[in-house]
Amino acid sequence: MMKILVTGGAGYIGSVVVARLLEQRHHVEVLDDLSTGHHDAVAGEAVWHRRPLRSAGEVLDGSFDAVVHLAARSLVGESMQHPERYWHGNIVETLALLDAMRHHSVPRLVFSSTAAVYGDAGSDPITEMTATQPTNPYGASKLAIDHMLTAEATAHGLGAVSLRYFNVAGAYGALGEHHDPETHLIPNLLTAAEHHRDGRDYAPAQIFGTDYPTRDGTAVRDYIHITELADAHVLALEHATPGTHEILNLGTGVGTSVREVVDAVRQVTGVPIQVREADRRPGDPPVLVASGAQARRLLGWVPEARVTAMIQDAWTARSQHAPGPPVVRDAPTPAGGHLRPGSRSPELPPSSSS
Ligand SMILES: NC(=O)c1ccc[n+]([C@@H]2O[C@H](COP(=O)([O-])OP(=O)(O)OC[C@H]3O[C@@H](n4cnc5c(N)ncnc54)[C@H](O)[C@@H]3O)[C@@H](O)[C@H]2O)c1
Ligand SMILES: O=c1ccn([C@@H]2O[C@H](COP(=O)(O)OP(=O)(O)O[C@H]3O[C@H](CO)[C@H](O)[C@H](O)[C@H]3O)[C@@H](O)[C@H]2O)c(=O)[nH]1
Repeated sequence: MMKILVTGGAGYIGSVVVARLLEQRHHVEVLDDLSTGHHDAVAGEAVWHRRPLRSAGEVLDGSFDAVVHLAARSLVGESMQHPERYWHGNIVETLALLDAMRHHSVPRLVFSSTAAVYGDAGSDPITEMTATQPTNPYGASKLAIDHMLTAEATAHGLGAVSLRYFNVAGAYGALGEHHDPETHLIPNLLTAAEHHRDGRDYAPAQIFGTDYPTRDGTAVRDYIHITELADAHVLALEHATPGTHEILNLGTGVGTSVREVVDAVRQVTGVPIQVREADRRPGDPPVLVASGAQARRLLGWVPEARVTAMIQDAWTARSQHAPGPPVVRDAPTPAGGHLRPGSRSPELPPSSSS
């Protein structure tokens, strides 16, 4: 049993990582400022800290065995328009986390890196040796953190694993993807399907770019199921070794184009959603498909789910309820006081928001 702090544990991926770690009987604490996450997505057994990442030093102490660090800004488009948000929100805040971990001698870190560090890498499967040439500030900020972790491991003995996820999709039970605004392809298509099914007016879903050098002109991504992705974190925690920084791509090796995703959503939902062809979205590479050989070799991690299963699970999750509220600790009240464990923060979003 490990004592683990999960930053960003109220987010889409973090909430599933928390659920899987709790199932493995680990002690889990969540640090999240709820900037994009949902309080109700955090399982009730987790200890809750509503805080910004830069205050991690007030949560960590010498009793923690590890940190799983998912908290970040992560929108390619936003990063093109407001790069400074990514230098501050990702790089500066992570530096504060690393300072706190070093101060309290927390020995292990598993970090959410991204395929976006590779940029336009061509059509071959991307290995960890592929050149990193991010095409947007989001990817650049994550690459900077990967470099920080390498130095931290070498200089100070941290055991770090960077997991470079490709495109995460699907749901774990009722834990699905809910962002506002939502920019990701699959949830946008499912929202269009819901509106079409319910006979509501809706703006057609958009296909960003139909002139890419791909088999049907639309961008190709490697979609991985969120449950399998979460399980890779559990394995990575066990693998983290003091003084080393491992970097692992997490993908299936199967590329799916935007048009193929649209077809799969129509097939799974049975709804003939309308789509509109639009210009490319700035910062988007044409193709991102992983080689998963290194993750298979080091972690024994072999993803099996295909994109239709991810869409089916995400579609099913939309009709289910989120779990109940967790224990609340040190959530500031509007008056600047603190709530007792077990009480509910007045700042929390309504339960329907997750
Ligand atoms: N979704 C994907 O396909 C994908 C792919 C590759 C990498 N990633 C990475 O995985 C991680 C999680 O992504 P997600 O899709 O779950 O995003 P998300 O926005 O749903 O979750 C991020 C969580 O972090 C919290 N957060 C953000 N900044 C914070 C800060 N400064 N202090 C405290 N909390 C903060 C948010 O409130 C949210 O709960 C991110 O680091 C992202 O870059 C995601
Ligand atoms: O409504 C939409 C939304 C997206 N797309 C397209 O669909 C593809 C996938 O886009 P997403 O927004 O779903 O995902 P991204 O590839 O932009 O990014 C995701 O995966 C990356 C890694 O590949 C990053 O890590 C990032 O955090 C995560 O958001 C892109 O070509 C995008 O242009 C559309 O055509 N229409």
